[in-house]
Amino acid sequence: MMEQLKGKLIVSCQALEEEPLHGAEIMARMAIAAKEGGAAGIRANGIDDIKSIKQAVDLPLIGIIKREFPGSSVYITPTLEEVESLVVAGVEVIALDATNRVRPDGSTIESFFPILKERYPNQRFMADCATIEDAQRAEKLGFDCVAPTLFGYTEETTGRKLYENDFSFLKEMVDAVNLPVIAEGNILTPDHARRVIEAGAYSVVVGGAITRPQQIAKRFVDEMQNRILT
Ligand SMILES: CC(=O)N[C@H](C=O)[C@@H](O)[C@H](O)[C@H](O)COP(=O)(O)O
Repeated sequence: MMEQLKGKLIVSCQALEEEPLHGAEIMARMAIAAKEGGAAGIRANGIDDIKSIKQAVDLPLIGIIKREFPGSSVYITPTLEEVESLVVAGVEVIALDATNRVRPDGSTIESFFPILKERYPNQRFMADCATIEDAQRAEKLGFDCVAPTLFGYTEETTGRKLYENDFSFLKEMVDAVNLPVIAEGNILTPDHARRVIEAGAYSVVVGGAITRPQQIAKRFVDEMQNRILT
């Protein structure tokens, strides 16, 4: 399955409840559009969206469940309950927060992940990381692939963007582990996608730049505003 994704585009089809395109049917259509465009895989959030996307396309799925709990900033597949639902839904890869932050149940990835490996030895897991140490820890723990998904989204990395300094953080990650590194987060253009593959990424996940039109519109508006100001 991982072979199928090598060098390829994975499109993240996600819209949270407060977003204009929220809805399982809409996400399924996004997935069909992504497939028509040549995507080799889909990343999706939540059981409703995942079920609907699975009916619409036959591409491998990276599944997550975003869920917020008071007292923890871990929200991408934070507890066993979300992992169990994703296993039942039958996604090819389950992605989860693999930072060293304390999870809602008080565990850390070091105590949490071995439980998953024992319960679901045949399930593939992707580590959503914010630092190089996260990726190295994930490799030791037995994840199947790592990604800089949370780079820029933790207290420690806030304000950082994957594309800064010619993707230097991603390159560092590629050098630091022997696992496939999936480039994810702020890949905004086809040129970015090509460059991260050239930098050694195994495959590329693109979300908002394809499936969140409000972000795309805003980039146009901001650029036009800059032009007026300068
Ligand atoms: C940080 C976080 O919660 N990331 C989420 C993870 O699934 C999604 O909201 C992103 O859309 C996804 O990672 C793809 O990234 P981008 O949309 O930038 O291409």
